[in-house]
Amino acid sequence: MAFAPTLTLPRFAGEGMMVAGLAAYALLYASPYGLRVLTVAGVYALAAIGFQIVFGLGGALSLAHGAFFGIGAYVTGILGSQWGLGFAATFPMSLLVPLLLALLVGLPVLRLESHYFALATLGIAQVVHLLAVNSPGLTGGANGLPGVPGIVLFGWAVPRGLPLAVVVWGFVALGGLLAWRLARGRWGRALTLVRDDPLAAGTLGLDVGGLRLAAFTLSAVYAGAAGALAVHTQRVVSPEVLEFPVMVSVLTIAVVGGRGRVAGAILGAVLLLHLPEWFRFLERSYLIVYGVALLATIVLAPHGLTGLLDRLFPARPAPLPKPEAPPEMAIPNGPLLRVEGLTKGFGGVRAVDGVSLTLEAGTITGLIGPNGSGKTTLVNLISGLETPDGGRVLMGNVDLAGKRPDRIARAGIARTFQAVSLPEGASVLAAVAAARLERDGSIAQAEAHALWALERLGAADLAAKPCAGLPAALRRRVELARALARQPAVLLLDEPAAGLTDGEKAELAGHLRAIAAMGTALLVVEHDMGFLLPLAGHVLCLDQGRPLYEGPPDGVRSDPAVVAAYLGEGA
Ligand SMILES: Nc1ncnc2c1ncn2[C@@H]1O[C@H](COP(=O)(O)OP(=O)(O)OP(=O)(O)O)[C@@H](O)[C@H]1O
Repeated sequence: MAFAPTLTLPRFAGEGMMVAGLAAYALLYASPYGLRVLTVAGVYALAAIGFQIVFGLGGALSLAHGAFFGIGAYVTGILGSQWGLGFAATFPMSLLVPLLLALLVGLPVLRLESHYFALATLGIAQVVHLLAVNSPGLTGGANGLPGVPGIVLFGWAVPRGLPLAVVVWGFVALGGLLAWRLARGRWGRALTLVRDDPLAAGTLGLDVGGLRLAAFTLSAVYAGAAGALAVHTQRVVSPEVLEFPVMVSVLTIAVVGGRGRVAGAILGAVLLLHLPEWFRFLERSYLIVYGVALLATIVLAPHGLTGLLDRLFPARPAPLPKPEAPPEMAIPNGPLLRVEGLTKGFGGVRAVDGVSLTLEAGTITGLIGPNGSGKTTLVNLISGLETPDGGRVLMGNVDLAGKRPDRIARAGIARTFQAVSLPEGASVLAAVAAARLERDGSIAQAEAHALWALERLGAADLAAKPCAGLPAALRRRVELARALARQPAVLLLDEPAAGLTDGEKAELAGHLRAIAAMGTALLVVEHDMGFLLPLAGHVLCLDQGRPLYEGPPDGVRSDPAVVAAYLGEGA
């Protein structure tokens, strides 16, 4: 469904209206019961803001979020009602315990693929729930613990009603601001790339595992804080805080409000907590209406309510930065990369079988061979996406074989992919700037450098366009700009000319020669000999993972082994 933009608003106009509306309702209109619902909505908003970090930005469906909420609640409950500790001690502990647990379980579970990760985190939630129910001495078992003290701030015992609502929403504002700043900064951008394309993120120098763990841990801290505030609101803690409905509510709030958006978490929480109240007059059928309202929101606004509002009232586009050349990497002369006896097997298949290769500064090496001969695997081994069984990948005296992709990228190796993958929701400028997130001090600087790379490839006019919907040739150009923005010493290109017209290929060849002239060593995987042979100074042909020919491009077409295995007679 296409929406015609009706009005562009100044930045933060929507957020400002939301805050003003909430404040006016709380101060002027809400009954004591209404204030209680609003307070609980604040608790859920805080939990959902944390969930936006791990799920919305990081793309990891952590079903342990409800467990971290419950743990935060129990820590406050136990320390408050059993040990008699006050808010100043219990609140930090309610943040710290989920943080430590997230660090502990995050390391193993974050390695899992998406649905296994969700299942593993669900398992964590189940275990925590069982422990709470079955440890009556500590947790009060199924009955829970009554007598949790209220919040005391700087000696002021916060009474229920408006003061408690203000304090809880104060925490929401603090947590929301912090999350918003993180989401809009380099860290948030990096995290969204990890969500959208973890493979590319690693090859752009981003520590995928570290970013995921940080997001998981930070989200647990938010959940713990929300759990603590929930218990202070109710003054009792029971296993209900660890049950699945808490998790379902947080997930629904994030999805309905708008995935990854702080404003979405707040809007979603306020709506979701108030909808049942508004529909209560329907008595027994209110749950049906509530369900239908939720379903309608999800179907009609797949990017949530904040996404819908963005489309109806788009923000004014930010002006483009001035292009700026990134600081040049000092690329030495001579051999930049030496591959020695690299080997990789998949089951019985020897995909790469003792391949050696040297890439010299300022040269273009062609890598050819029949389908399945091991070209992409060789590029994957060099760039760290596969771990070699044997052999070395030397840059200077440093052996990069088996190192993580981000470590290899930081050593000066960049690559493109056979199947181009760009973050569809991002602009071209943001997609290219992702290459600089790990190096530059700010997003503005990363974007200035990204614009330089786009300009060098004659694609600066694409900067403001969304990646989604770009034609194949332009997508390849954008991906090349992203690799170029890293100012790599070694650039590995996997079939860069696939799908291009003759004119586009000639243009690409010109760009690749210009990149090599800067001192970069290029390795180009290609099937199109008409494109590659005039471009490359040196060619390696693989067959069944083994080198079949290595030498000047002139000798390729006349080499009987290459003709027999790959090019065929009359090539
Ligand atoms: N992850 C994997 N698991 C199992 N087998 C794999 C994997 N990756 C590659 N292979 C196998 O390794 C061999 C080499 O594949 P590779 O993709 O490197 O060839 P290629 O020369 O790049 O082919 P193409 O020209 O079609 O891109 C093939 O037999 C392939 O099936």
